[in-house]
Amino acid sequence: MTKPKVLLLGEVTQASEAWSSLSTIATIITPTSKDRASFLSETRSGAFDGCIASYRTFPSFSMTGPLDSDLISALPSSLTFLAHCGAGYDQIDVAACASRDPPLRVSNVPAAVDDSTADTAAFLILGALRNFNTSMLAARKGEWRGRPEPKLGHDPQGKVLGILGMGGIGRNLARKMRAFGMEVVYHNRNRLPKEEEGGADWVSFEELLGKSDVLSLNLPLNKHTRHIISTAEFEKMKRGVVIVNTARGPVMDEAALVEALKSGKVYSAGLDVYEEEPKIHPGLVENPNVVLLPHMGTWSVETLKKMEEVAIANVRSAVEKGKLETPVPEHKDL
Ligand SMILES: O=CC(=O)O
Repeated sequence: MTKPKVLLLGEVTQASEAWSSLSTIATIITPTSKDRASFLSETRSGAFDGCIASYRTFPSFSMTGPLDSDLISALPSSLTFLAHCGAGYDQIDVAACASRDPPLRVSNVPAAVDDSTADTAAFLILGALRNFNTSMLAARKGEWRGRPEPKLGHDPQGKVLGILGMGGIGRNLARKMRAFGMEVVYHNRNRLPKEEEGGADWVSFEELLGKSDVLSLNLPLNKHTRHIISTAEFEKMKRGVVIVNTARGPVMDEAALVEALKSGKVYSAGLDVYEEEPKIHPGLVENPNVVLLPHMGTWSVETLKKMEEVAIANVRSAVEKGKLETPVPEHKDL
């Protein structure tokens, strides 16, 4: 009997056991393309015909570009399941996937990323609050703390951490930062049930902006959240606020952040994500008060392995049962 075909977009590097076991029930098809134009020709030439499910990674974007309606309509109609190996799925137009005939059902990896992304946010909060960036760079250049010495940093104890987006990552971060003595407030469109708040107080969006000493962005990117933080929002914040973003670059207007840093409204920032990755706004690169990471939120052996296992389990379930295990919320009833 011929095995069902699965299209691999990207690489599986950690979950080798789960992947080899999937290979026993499915034939894995790997594209030869390196860019979007050749990927579109490859799929239009019929190279992926018969594939029923696809496993994709965040970095496979460099080969396919966005999974928008052009690309979705070029994929073979046999392909009806897409398992994304990541929590955020803003690279995929899930509405276009749902309205295709037949629909392309999409899954993501929700909880597996919570610890490592929250750890990354915690690192950036401490680094930005304590203003460690200048002296870390100076030490490597043999300049001790740097000349002139950096401004004294601030302790987290007794400061208000405002979390915008209290999903799994936000709740995990709240728990960790309370151990550093921070008081936590959050804003979410819907207030969480008391038992899930973990002692954090729900506040309105305006109150969150006005109350936070540190504001952490932990919300997904979609058309409602693009540039949710821009000039008008910075104006409502306390002078000297610290901004941390481990969600997606475009939830914040980067040019507005650069201005707010220059004016001193924002004391420092800790960033893992950028509006035009892999480019980083020059105004952020040259500002010594900004701690920069190049999208390392889930960059750990343990987390990547867990993420890959969940995405592989979705492909397996698609092949064996004709359904995904962790569909994205928009596709729950598809
Ligand atoms: O950025 C990482 C993810 O969305 O999983």
